[in-house]
Amino acid sequence: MIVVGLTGGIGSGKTTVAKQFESLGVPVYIADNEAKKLMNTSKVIKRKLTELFGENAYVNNTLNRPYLASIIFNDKSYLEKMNAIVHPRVARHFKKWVAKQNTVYVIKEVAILFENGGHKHCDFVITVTAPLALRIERLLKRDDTTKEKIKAIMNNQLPDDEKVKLSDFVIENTTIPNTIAQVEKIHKQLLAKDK
Ligand SMILES: CC(C)(COP(=O)(O)OP(=O)(O)OC[C@H]1O[C@@H](n2cnc3c(N)ncnc32)[C@H](O)[C@@H]1O)[C@@H](O)C(=O)NCCC(=O)NCCS
Ligand SMILES: Nc1ncnc2c1ncn2[C@@H]1O[C@H](COP(=O)(O)OP(=O)(O)OP(=O)(O)O)[C@@H](O)[C@H]1O
Repeated sequence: MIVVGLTGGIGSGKTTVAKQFESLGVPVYIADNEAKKLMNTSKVIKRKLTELFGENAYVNNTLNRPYLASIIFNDKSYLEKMNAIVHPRVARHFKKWVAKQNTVYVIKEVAILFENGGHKHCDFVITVTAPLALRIERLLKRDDTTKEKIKAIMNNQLPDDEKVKLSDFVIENTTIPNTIAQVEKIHKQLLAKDK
């Protein structure tokens, strides 16, 4: 099974692109969704996050996202500790998921890939890019957030030009029809790599 990592900075359009691959029949694993599910269900993760962040990590048994975000996006050492708890468990969950798929390739959408060496576990990597100002504009429209919060997150992510250098494919997410055309082209190339 060919594993294709799909990454990009915050607001680049990863999820939008992932849905386009899905509509072509490609199984898509959204690592962030699975990570959040595991953070709310795995007893080990809950215990470890509570040890790390204190009792406020969960409210009514649900992950206290604003609280965690306010810590980890302002202190890299906490971000790294949280990732060390969550990411290996997501990786194990992904392995089991892949084993159940039956297509030429699968897409793994993951916000943090090169930053933690995750690209080494992918056969190919696609990076989604968009101009910074456009990403910020799209995020301000989508989320109840601020430019400052977005920039704090961006500061923890590898810059686009670094990601592009390390990628096999790049999708410039400008207009939707243009993006769909790029997805269809890459899809054909990936199907041709059937091994
Ligand atoms: C820290 C949490 C609770 C903050 O939640 P919140 O709703 O405020 O933010 P949201 O999930 O929308 O994330 C905002 C952006 O931060 C970036 N981001 C998320 N998690 C991480 C991370 N572990 N490391 C670096 N950047 C991250 C992504 O670009 C994302 O789009 C949440 O991001 C989380 O649970 N993260 C852990 C899961 C994870 O590691 N996901 C990323 C890859 S699997
Ligand atoms: N080509 C496009 N044209 C217009 N709007 C777009 C386009 N691509 C994405 N968007 C919008 O921009 C926002 C961000 O896109 P999306 O959620 O796919 O990004 P993401 O990279 O998955 O974000 P995050 O890093 O926060 O998970 C969404 O509201 C989406 O609908």
